Amino acid sequence: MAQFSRVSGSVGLITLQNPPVNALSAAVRQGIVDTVNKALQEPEVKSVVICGQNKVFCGGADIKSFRGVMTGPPLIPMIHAIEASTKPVVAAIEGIALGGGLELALACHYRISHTKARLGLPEVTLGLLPAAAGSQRLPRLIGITAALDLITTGRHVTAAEALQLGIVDHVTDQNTVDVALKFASSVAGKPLDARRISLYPCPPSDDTDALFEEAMQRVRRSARGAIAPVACVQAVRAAATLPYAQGLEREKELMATLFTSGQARALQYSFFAQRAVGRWSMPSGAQWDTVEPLPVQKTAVIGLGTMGRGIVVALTQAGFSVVAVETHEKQLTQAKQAIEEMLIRGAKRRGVTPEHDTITYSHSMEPVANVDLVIEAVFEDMVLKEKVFQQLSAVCKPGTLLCTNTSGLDIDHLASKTPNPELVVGMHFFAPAHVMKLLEVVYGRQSSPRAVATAMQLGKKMGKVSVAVGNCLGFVGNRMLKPYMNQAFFLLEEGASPELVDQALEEFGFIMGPFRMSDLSGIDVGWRIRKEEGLAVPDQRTGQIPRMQKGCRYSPVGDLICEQGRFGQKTGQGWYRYDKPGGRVARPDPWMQTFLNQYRATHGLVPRRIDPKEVLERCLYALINEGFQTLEEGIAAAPEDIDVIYVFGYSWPQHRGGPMFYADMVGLEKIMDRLEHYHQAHPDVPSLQPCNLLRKLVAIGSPPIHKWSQVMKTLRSQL
Ligand SMILES: CCCCCCCC/C=C\C/C=C/C(=O)SCCNC(=O)CCNC(=O)[C@H](O)C(C)(C)COP(=O)(O)OP(=O)(O)OC[C@H]1O[C@@H](n2cnc3c(N)ncnc32)[C@H](O)[C@@H]1OP(=O)(O)O
Repeated sequence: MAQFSRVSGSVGLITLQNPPVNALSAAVRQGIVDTVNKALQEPEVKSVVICGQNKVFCGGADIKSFRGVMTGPPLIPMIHAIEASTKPVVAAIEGIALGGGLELALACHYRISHTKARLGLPEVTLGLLPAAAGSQRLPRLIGITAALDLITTGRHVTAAEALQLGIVDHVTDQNTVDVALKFASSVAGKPLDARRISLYPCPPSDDTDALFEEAMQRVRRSARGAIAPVACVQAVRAAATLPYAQGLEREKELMATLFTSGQARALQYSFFAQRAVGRWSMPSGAQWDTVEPLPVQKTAVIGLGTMGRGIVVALTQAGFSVVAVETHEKQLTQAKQAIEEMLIRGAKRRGVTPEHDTITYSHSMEPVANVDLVIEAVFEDMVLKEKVFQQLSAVCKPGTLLCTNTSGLDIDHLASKTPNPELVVGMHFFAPAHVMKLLEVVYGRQSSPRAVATAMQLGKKMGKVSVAVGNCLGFVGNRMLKPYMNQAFFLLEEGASPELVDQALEEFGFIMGPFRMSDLSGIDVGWRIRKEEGLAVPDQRTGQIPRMQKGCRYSPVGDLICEQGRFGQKTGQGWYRYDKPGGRVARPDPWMQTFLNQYRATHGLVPRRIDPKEVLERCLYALINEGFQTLEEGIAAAPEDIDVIYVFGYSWPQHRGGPMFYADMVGLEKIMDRLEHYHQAHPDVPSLQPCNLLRKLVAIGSPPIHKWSQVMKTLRSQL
C-alpha cells in the first residue's frame, strides 16, 4: 500500500507501507500509481515527497512474488511516470534504498538521504539485474566505472559514499522527511528537464571498448559460472553505447533471460535459506522464538593457533571483551602479534579504529574465572580437549557456557566430562574464522535450548550465518565431505589425475577442487583423523594399508602421499607441486603421475579414461546422498540448513543453491538412478547406495524441496 497526505498545503507526501522493508509488492505498486496520479491531479499540490513507513525507504521488488504469477501494475511504466511528472518529486531516503527501491529514487528529480541510510542495486546477488531502468540511469548519473562496480557487485554504499558518487543530492542527520518536505516546497515550479536522468548522456570514457573488455574479463573470472554479473556488464554497456530507449530494450531482453533462469531461482532460494536457518529448532521441539539466550559480554578463547586467533579477532570486532589463553609462552607472544595485525588490517578495511584493549592475553586459565562464555580451540585431540574442559569446569563461574570449536569430535563425550553437560555446545568455525561467514552450532544430547540460543545469537552478533545441527561424526559439513573425498580418491585409483578431478569440480563452480583444497588445508589433517579411526594403519601381515576395511572399499592414496612427507602447500608438495613450501601456485607434478601408475600396477588396477561427467556425478551425488541421510536422521533439520552450510563453508557455488537445492533441480529420480548405477559398479561403496529418504521422496513422485519436510517428519517418526 501507499498512503497519500498533503503537508503544509502544497506538498503531497506519499508513504510506502509494506513492513518490514516496504518491498514493492503489487499492492505497493498500485498504491504508488494511485497516489502519484492523485498528486498530479490535485491543483493544490505543487511538489511531491516519497518516503517509506517506519524510517525505511524501500527494500526493492518483492522477491517472494518472483516465483508466482506477477500481478499489479508493472514497475517500469510506474517509474517512468514519476520521472515524467511535471511536479518535482523528491525521494526521502531513510534506512535502505535497495534494488527497485533505489531505481524508484533514481526516477525522482531529487534524492535526500539520512546519514545512516544504505543504498545499492543488489539484484545481481539474486541472479538478476536492475531492470527498472537502474542499469540505464545509474551510469548516466555517476559514470560507467562507478556504475559497473555497484551493479556487478551489488554492494551497498553508505549515504556518505552515495553523496560523493552523486547518487544523492543531500545528506542529513535530521528528520529526513521534514528536510525533504521543506526542500520540495522550495523547488515547486522550477524546470525539471535537467533533473531527469534518462535525458542525460552517459558520461564518456577514454576507451569504452577497452573498459568493457576489462570489466567483462574481471567479472567472468570471479563469477564462477554465474550469468547475472555478465548480463549486468552487457546492460551497462548498452547504457554507454545506445540511446536511452534502446538501452532499456536491451535491459529488458537481458532481464527476461535471467528472470527465468535456474540461477535466479537458486540465488533467491539462497536468500531466503539464509534467513530460514535463523529459525532453528531442536528435536525436543525447542526453537528460536521460544528460548531466551543467556546474556554474554565477557568471553574467552582457549588455544591460539590459527583457529583460536581468528575467533579472538571475530569476537573483538563484534564488540566482546576476550580473555585469550595460550599456555605456551612463545606461541602466546606470536599469537598476540598476529591478532594485533589482523585487527589493524580489519579496522583499516572497515575505516574504523582497531580495538585492542578489550583483549586480555594470558598463559593461565585464571582470568577465565569471570567470563560468560568460553570457546575452546585447542588442537583436535579428544584427550587434550577433555583436559581443557575439566580445567574450565573447575575455574569458571557457575552458568558459564562451554563451547568447543571441534570440527567433528563427539560433543556428548566432551560434555560428559563436565558437571554441567547442558552448558556445552559446539561452535564450529571455518578457517579463517574472522573471514568465513559460516558457523555450525552443534547441540549434544544434553545441550540446553538456552545454550543453543546463546551460541546462535553470538554467531549472529559476529556477523556469521549460523546453522544449528545435531551431533555426529563430522557434524553436517564434514560428514558430507567424507563420501565426496572418498569418490575423489577412488577416481584417482581408477585412472583420473588430481587435475582432472579438480577441473571438473571447479568448472561446476567450486573455488577449488578437492585436491587443491586438500593441499591448502593440509593433507595430513585427514590422515591424522584416519589414523585415529584405525583406517590409515598398515596390516601387520602384509605391511600395506588394506584397500578393504570393515567390508567397505578404502583408498589409502592420501595416506601414502603423507607417508612421503607431502602435506600440501606447507611442504611445497602434495597432490600438486609448489615453487617453495608455503607456495600458492599449484602445478601438476610428474611425480604424482608416476606414483599413481605404480600404485595402480601394485594393486592390479587397470586405469581407464574418466569422463568429467562421471567425476561430477560420483562426487556430488555421493555428497547429496549423505545430505539426505543427515536429514533422515534429523542431524540437519531442513535442506536449507545443508545448503547454507555448503554455500558459506565449502564454496558450493551460490548460483547453484546448495547440494539439496541442486538435487531438486537435477531431479531426485535421476540422482537415485545414477547412484544405483554407480553402486552396482562399486557394490563395496555403501555411500553410493541411495538412502531411505531419497528413495521415499522418489517413490511419492519427487515433491519439490519445500515439501520435503513433511516426508522427513514421517520417516523420522518411523525410526
Ligand atoms: C520476464 C521478465 C519479467 C521481469 C519482471 C520483473 C521486473 C523487475 C524489475 C526490476 C528489478 C528489481 C528487482 C529488485 O528490486 S530485487 C530486490 C532487491 N532488493 C534486495 O536485494 C534487498 C534484499 N533484502 C536485504 O538485503 C535485507 O533484507 C535488508 C538489507 C533489506 C534488511 O536486512 P535485515 O534488517 O537483516 O532483515 P532481513 O534480511 O532479515 O529481512 C527482514 C524480512 O524482510 C524480508 N525481505 C527483505 N527484503 C525483501 C524483499 N525485497 N522482498 C521480499 N522480502 C524481503 C526478509 O526475507 C525477511 O523476512 P523473512 O524471510 O520472513 O525473515
